[in-house]
Amino acid sequence: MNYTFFKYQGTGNDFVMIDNRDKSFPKDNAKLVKHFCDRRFGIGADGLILLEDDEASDFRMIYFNADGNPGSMCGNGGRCAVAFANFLGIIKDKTTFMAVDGLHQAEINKSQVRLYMQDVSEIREKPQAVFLDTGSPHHIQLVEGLEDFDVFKEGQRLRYTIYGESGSNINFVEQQSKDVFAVRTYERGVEDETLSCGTGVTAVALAMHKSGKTKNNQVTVKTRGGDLHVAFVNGGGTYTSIYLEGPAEQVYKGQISW
Ligand SMILES: N[C@@H](CCC[C@H](N)C(=O)O)C(=O)O
Repeated sequence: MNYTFFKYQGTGNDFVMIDNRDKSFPKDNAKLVKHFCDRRFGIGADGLILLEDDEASDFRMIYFNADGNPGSMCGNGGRCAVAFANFLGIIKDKTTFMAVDGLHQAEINKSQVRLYMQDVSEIREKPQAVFLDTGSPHHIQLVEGLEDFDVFKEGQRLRYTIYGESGSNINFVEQQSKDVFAVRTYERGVEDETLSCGTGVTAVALAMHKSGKTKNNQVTVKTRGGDLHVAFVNGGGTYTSIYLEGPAEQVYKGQISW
């Protein structure tokens, strides 16, 4: 069987994107998803996204991690799915779409995509870290010397030791100014550092606000793949109107057989 795919990236977090409105993709074939994401034997990506029709919204995004398993919410993937829906002519400049954590609103202006995230009310502050769920689970830890930090080794250790079987994504953060933070993320399901993680960047912004590192409700987060912007409203202990904004671009189109 031949599959037509598109490759997208959002600040270097890259995805195989497939238009599955005809429902022809075998969603339960984890081996195939893993093969498509393989950087040596397949196409190569941090994850695979299917775009499908949805009864209640413009489209449905179905996300798989590079290991072939269904993932939790992917922020950069969501932004890329909006760019793909726009490319396919399904949406114009505004959309509401369905993802694994519920409905999301988004806006697209050229290659910039603003994605609204679910409200966050539970943020656990630990002695050395903060844990929260922005659609995906995130451990946030401040470090010194982020550039030289061993993200793979320490991320893998924390992912398996603290968070058990289900695990967590692990983010290491360094503050650069009052509202600018640099982050590097070890991603669960990719089991490696990625160049950017959208739900992680969102989690960093909320965690830094919650712990008093910034008083601003608009934060720039620098990843190895580029800058993302997060804004939110904070009232009564709940973060609402949270959005993640940055570039999402098509890289190329191809065909692969299986
Ligand atoms: N890269 C993603 C995060 C994807 C989810 C994650 N790997 C998981 O299932 O835990 C993002 O941009 O948010």
